[in-house]
Amino acid sequence: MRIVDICEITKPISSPIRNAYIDFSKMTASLVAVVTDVVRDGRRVVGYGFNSNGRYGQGGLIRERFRDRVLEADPAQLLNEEGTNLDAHKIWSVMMQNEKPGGHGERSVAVGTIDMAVWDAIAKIEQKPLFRLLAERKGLEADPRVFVYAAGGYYYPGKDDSALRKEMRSYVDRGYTVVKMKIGGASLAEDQRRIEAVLAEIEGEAQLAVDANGRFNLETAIAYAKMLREYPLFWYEEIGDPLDYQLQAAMAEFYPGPMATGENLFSHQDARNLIRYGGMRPDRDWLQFDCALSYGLVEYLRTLDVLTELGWSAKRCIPHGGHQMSLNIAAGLGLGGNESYPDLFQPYGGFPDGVQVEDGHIVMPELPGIGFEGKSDLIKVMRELAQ
Ligand SMILES: O=C([O-])CC(=O)C(=O)O
Ligand SMILES: [Mg+2]
Repeated sequence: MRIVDICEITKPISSPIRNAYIDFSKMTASLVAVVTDVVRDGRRVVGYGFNSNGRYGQGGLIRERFRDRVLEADPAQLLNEEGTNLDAHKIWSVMMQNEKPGGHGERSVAVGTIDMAVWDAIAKIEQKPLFRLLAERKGLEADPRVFVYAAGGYYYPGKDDSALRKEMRSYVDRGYTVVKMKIGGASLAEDQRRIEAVLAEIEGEAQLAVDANGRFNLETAIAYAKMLREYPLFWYEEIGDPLDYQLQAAMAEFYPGPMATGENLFSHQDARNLIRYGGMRPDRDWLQFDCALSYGLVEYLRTLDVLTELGWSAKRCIPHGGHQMSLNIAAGLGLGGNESYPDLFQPYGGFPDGVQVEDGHIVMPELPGIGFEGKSDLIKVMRELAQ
C-alpha cells in the first residue's frame, strides 16, 4: 500500500464581494488529490482536499517541498503499525521534516490541504465516514447532527439594505437559525444601520453574528463594542489583528456578550497563545481555528489537546471555512458546529446533495471518507484532477 502521486491545481474562487480587509476578486484555492494504489469497491482510492477561502492557493509550496517529501519517503514509513492503512501523523512528520518551528506563515495552508486529502483516503480505505473513524479512535460517540450557521452579508458594489435583508431572509428560509454579516468595511453609523436592518428582518426567527475581519484598532474596537453590546448578537468576531492578544483581552471590559476569533491562527502554538493571553472566556466565547488553513487535522488534534489542558471544551469550537472536513470533525469529536456559506465559494463549500438545514442543523450522511463523492459538482472537479 502506498501513495503513488500527489496532484495539485490552483483554481479561482473569485467573486465581487469584500469584507473589511480584502476583496475576493482574485481569490484562489488549491485542490489536491492524494492518489493511492489501494482499490475499494472496484475503484482506486484517491483522497481529496482543498484549502479554505481567505488564503490563496498553495501550488508553489506543495509542488516544491511537501509533495516530494511524501513521494520520496519509504512507503512503509507512512503506514500504521499493522501496515493496513496510511498514518496521517507519520505523513505529517515527513512533510514537516527540515522545517524550523515558528513562522507559520502560509506553509500551514499547504500542509493542511494535503492533510485533508490524506484523511479522506484513510477513511475511504477503512470504508467509513471520517466522522465515525475519528469518534472511534477517540473512544467517543459520534453525533451526525451538527449545528451550522450561514455566513455572508458581504459588502459588494450596489448592495443596499434591502439586498442585505433579502440575503439574510433567504438563509432563514433555508433553515438557518444563525446568520453572519460583515462589519468594519463602512462607517460605524452605516454598519449600525445595516445591523438594524438585518435584525428587523430576522427578529424572532434567527440570531445575528458580526465579523470585523481583524480590521479594528483598539479605539475603533471599543467604539463598535459600545454600539454592538446594545443588540443581542450571537457573536462579535475577529475584532482586531489576529495576533493582537492584548487587544482581544482588553475587549472583555467593553463587550460582555460572546466574542469569536481564531480563523487566522495557524498552529496549536498560536491557539495556545490566544487562550493564554487573549482573555477569551470559556463560558461564552467561540474558537474558529480552521484545520484547512492550519496544518490540517493532525495539528487540530494538538490544538484540541491544548484546549483541554487549558480548561476549554471542544464544544466552544465552531471552525471557519464551511467545508465538509470540519463538519466531520464536528460530528466525530464533538465540536460546537461549523460555518457554512450557502451561496459562496462553490463548489468547495457546503453539504452533500440532498442534505437540508433544519432548525440550524444538518445530519451527516453515511458516506465513506469526508463525503465529497456525495456532492456532484465538487466530485466532478476533483475527478478531473485525478481518479
Ligand atoms: O471573509 C472572510 O475572509 C471569511 C471569514 O472571515 C469568515 O468566514 O468568518
Ligand atoms: Mg471571519
